[in-house]
Amino acid sequence: MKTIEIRNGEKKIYDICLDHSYAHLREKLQELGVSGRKVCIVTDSQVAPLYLKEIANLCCGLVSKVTHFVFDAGEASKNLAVIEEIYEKLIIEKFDRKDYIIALGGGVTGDMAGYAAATYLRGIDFIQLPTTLLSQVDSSIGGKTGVDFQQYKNMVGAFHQPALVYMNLNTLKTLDDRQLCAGMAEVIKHGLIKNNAYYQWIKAHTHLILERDYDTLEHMIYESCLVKGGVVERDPKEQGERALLNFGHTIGHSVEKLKDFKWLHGECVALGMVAAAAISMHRGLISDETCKDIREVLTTFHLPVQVEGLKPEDILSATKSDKKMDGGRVKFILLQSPGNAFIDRGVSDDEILEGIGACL
Ligand SMILES: NC(=O)c1ccc[n+]([C@@H]2O[C@H](COP(=O)([O-])OP(=O)(O)OC[C@H]3O[C@@H](n4cnc5c(N)ncnc54)[C@H](O)[C@@H]3O)[C@@H](O)[C@H]2O)c1
Ligand SMILES: O=C(O)C(=O)C[C@@H](O)[C@H](O)[C@H](O)COP(=O)(O)O
Ligand SMILES: [Zn+2]
Repeated sequence: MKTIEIRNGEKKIYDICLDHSYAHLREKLQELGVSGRKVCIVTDSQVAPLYLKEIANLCCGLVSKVTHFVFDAGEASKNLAVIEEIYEKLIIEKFDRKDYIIALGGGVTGDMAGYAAATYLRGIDFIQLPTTLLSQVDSSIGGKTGVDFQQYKNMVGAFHQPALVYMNLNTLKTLDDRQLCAGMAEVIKHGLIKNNAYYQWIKAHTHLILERDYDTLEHMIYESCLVKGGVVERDPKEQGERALLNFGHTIGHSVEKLKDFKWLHGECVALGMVAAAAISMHRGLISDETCKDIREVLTTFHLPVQVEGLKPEDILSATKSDKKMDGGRVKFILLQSPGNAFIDRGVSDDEILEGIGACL
């Protein structure tokens, strides 16, 4: 098992554990002090038949009570109505401040279970057991929790750090190719914003990743956890650097809602990265070749670089009603070069339309 510690100065906040099974999970739960407490495993309808029993059995005999809450899989469930149902379950089961929520699943599960944990009784501990590539490399780390509100993406939420992130990489064996590739959008994002050598490594290992060569996937997930973990350790509440993780998300989130959440989050991020790269190119920061290279890498992973059926002005106006507005300006992440991103609050409407134009 490999472990990455997330710290705040001298103090360890939590471990990110990468394992090939759940063999060491029980001892990690014991270390945390879960023994004798209640746990509620929050998971979705697709993950429950695959892994719920294993996690529930593992907790039995250690905790005083294991209960679970299962919701319909998919982004459409990421809302306050489902959060209310989780509160109801916790109240019925008499959960107190020292009891735990376990998020077993992808980013939707982690964001929702984390938000329920952040707000129930003003905050109880939660544990992330991510089972999609996207959640293993990105959403389980850093404590951004929340839900969509009406048509607004992640509009209601809280920063609430997990007590533990523990991933069994073998769970990826049951994940379908479309979901795996959606996770690759965030992986490619990590290379593009922080580490060109890693971006080049991803390009050189495309075939092995797509073939799901286990050692290659393990190395990649570890590298991505280092990038994401490093950023959130330095800037846990997005006061500065953490906003770089939003590369591709400014336009990506707009497309996600305009497409009625029918495109996966990672797919929308891919499109948003194409637009942000195009804006960076028009600024003279990166070359046309680099832009083409980014499109090619995304295409290799079957990610969309073009969208049909949306009007540029609708994407622009959705972008301006997103929470990425900062003092009346859109907060954009641009590329200085591959591996080197920066925050820009001065991107004009014309530039945004030009970026959108690159994906139509
Ligand atoms: N909090 C953050 O920092 C952060 C970061 C990135 C994305 N997100 C959020 O994460 C969400 C996307 O996460 P996601 O892509 O994991 O989606 P998801 O949670 O909907 O999972 C995708 C699908 O895969 C299924 N699934 C999960 N694990 C499986 C497995 N091992 N085998 C078979 N099927 C499995 C799920 O049931 C679901 O149908 C979005 O809501 C996005 O906004 C949050
Ligand atoms: O952890 C972060 O910070 C991120 O921005 C990671 C993103 O991949 C993720 O999609 C996040 O939820 C977007 O944040 P938001 O604040 O724009 O909703
Ligand atoms: Zn994302």
